[in-house]
Amino acid sequence: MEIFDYDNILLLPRKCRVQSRSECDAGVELGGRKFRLPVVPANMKTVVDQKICLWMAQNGYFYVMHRFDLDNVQFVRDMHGAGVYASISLGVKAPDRATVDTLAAEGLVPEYITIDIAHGHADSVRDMIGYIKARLTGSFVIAGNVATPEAVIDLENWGADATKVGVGPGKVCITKLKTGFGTGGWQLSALKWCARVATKPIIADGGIRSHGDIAKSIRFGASMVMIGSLFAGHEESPGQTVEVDGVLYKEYYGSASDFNKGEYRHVEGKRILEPIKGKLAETLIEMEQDVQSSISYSGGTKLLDLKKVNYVILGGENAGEHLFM
Ligand SMILES: NC(=O)C1=CN([C@@H]2O[C@H](COP(=O)(O)OP(=O)(O)OC[C@H]3O[C@@H](n4cnc5c(N)ncnc54)[C@H](OP(=O)(O)O)[C@@H]3O)[C@@H](O)[C@H]2O)C=CC1
Ligand SMILES: Nc1nc2c(ncn2[C@@H]2O[C@H](COP(=O)(O)O)[C@@H](O)[C@H]2O)c(=O)[nH]1
Repeated sequence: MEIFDYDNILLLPRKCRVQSRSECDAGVELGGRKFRLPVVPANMKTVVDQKICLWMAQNGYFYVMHRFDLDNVQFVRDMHGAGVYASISLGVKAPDRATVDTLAAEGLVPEYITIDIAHGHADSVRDMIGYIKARLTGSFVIAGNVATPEAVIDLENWGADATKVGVGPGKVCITKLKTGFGTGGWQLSALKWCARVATKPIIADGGIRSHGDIAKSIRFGASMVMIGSLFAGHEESPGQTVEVDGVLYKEYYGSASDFNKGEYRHVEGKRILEPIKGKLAETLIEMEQDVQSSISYSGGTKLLDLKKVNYVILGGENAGEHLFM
């Protein structure tokens, strides 16, 4: 198997078919809705809050709300009250099943539910998918996180409508160091490996460090990418603002860090500072323009045209040109 990651792959251009990059459509369909970009901010406390989620839904973007210190039921009520879709996260424990029960009892059906645990290839996830599907039949269920084709096959067979791939490639992740497991350092080839067996959408989660990595993810089989660090350093980001030597930063911490958990037990995340780089809306516009540009380099007009390009692997024992996937 070829092993590579975002920083040692480059995509090869094909003859341009558009007069302007504005002709290229960066939009993507997921769960029956079309979104402007194949990008979703990570469902983490220092990345999204209710205000950001509402703004994203109102402006044509996909979001997934985090699941920490939050009344998920009230969140769904609020989003539906505002006339937009609701997209929540759940774990696999008794309080998460109670949330499903309350939603079902009130007839509140979130359009999207993401089951989000560290080791998503687990019976607990199988049972939670079944629990949701039996009670909230209209919800589109995303399940993860996983790292192997076997896991993608199982989650799809258990009823997931999409899977989330990525164990340990995140910027505030220390899973690799603490456990010796994961896709940190080879997330892009793990995505390729998983995408070969997937029959439903994959969300590639973690390890995106520049906008060009979005196009690379689509090339290797993602329908969408989940991004934390690139979104954590905005003026509106929910993390605390910290000043160091006159420069303003936002804190960004892992969901499995002691900062999020409130205790030092099974810690697999750390806290870092991200420089504040402006407004979220401006980053999203720049991302859209960059994806449009990527599509034009692919010789296409739409997102999935990115899947047709060849690529080269730079350096290492797998180095070389790849004309076919
Ligand atoms: N994408 C990634 O690489 C990672 C992401 N995270 C994020 O951190 C947040 C918290 O995740 P998580 O701690 O799973 O959520 P939860 O604590 O809500 O649920 C995890 C459940 O699975 C059990 N479990 C069994 N094996 C594991 C394992 N290896 N890691 C974690 N739990 C395990 C836990 O029991 P018990 O606690 O008793 O063991 C618990 O009951 C999530 O948002 C998750 O996405 C965390 C780590 C890696
Ligand atoms: N191993 C851990 N992974 C975590 C933790 N909190 C979040 N995450 C994952 O990281 C991505 C975001 O990655 P980035 O490279 O874009 O910053 C996020 O979506 C989660 O899957 C954690 O504490 N430990």
